[in-house]
Amino acid sequence: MLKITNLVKRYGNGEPVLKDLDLMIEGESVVSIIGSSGAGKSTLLRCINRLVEPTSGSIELNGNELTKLKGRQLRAARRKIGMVFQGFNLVDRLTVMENVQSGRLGYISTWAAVTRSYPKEDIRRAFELMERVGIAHYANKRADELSGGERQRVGVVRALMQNPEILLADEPTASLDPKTSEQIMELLRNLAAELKLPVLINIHNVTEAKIYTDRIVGMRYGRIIFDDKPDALDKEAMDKIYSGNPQADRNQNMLETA
Ligand SMILES: Nc1ncnc2c1ncn2[C@@H]1O[C@H](COP(=O)(O)OP(=O)(O)OP(=O)(O)O)[C@@H](O)[C@H]1O
Repeated sequence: MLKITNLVKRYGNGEPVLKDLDLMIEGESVVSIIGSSGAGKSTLLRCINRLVEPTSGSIELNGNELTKLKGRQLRAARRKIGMVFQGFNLVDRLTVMENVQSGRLGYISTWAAVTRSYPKEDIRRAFELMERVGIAHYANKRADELSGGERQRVGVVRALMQNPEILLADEPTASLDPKTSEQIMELLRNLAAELKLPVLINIHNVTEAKIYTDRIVGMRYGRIIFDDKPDALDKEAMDKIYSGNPQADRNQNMLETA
């Protein structure tokens, strides 16, 4: 279970971009976060895996308080958080298998990683997952020889190789064509059910959020103002989430208070 309480994030001396935010995700649900550009969606995701340092508040993953961790404990906790990126974040000149195995970094010795002598169990698991997402036949291909959809499948398998307790996806389909994008969303939904994994997806495509996720969280100005089943996301809720432009409004506020 992911339990976020009173989360605040302020970059420098600016106004907080996350304001006392509470969010709880239980079980294997697939949750999407929607909202205008600048609402704080990426910042929220990045606070969870501590790519961004929260200013205050608490983030607990299965009882483990993440915000207090440092050094080795932080690295161990991060391994339990899989992340899928918009731009895939693969190493182009490495093979699919090498990219996938980089999900095991931190679990295996540096020597095994450098010499690419991966443990048998890791190779077995990699093939199992690559088969599952349809890229096993590309195991020895360079990552840059793959299409966008195939590259994102590599990104998903790499994240799953970490044996994560939660999967975060930061606009995982934004670089993909509509059909491929739907395939990746369907894959994430099915994997969540199969692996009993909660998945939190930051997404701009509201139609996909409605079709492929169990719950939609709508953010505006660093606050959650909608949190319900996709069916409840009607025009009124959409207008509330997307009215105005957070960055433009912030600039206007600054002008007015100057
Ligand atoms: N590293 C940073 N330093 C300073 N301000 C930042 C930084 N990262 C994000 N911000 C600001 O924080 C606010 C929220 O940004 P964030 O990227 O979390 O929003 P978002 O909802 O994910 O937007 P988008 O949909 O465009 O990705 C924005 O005003 C942004 O300019």
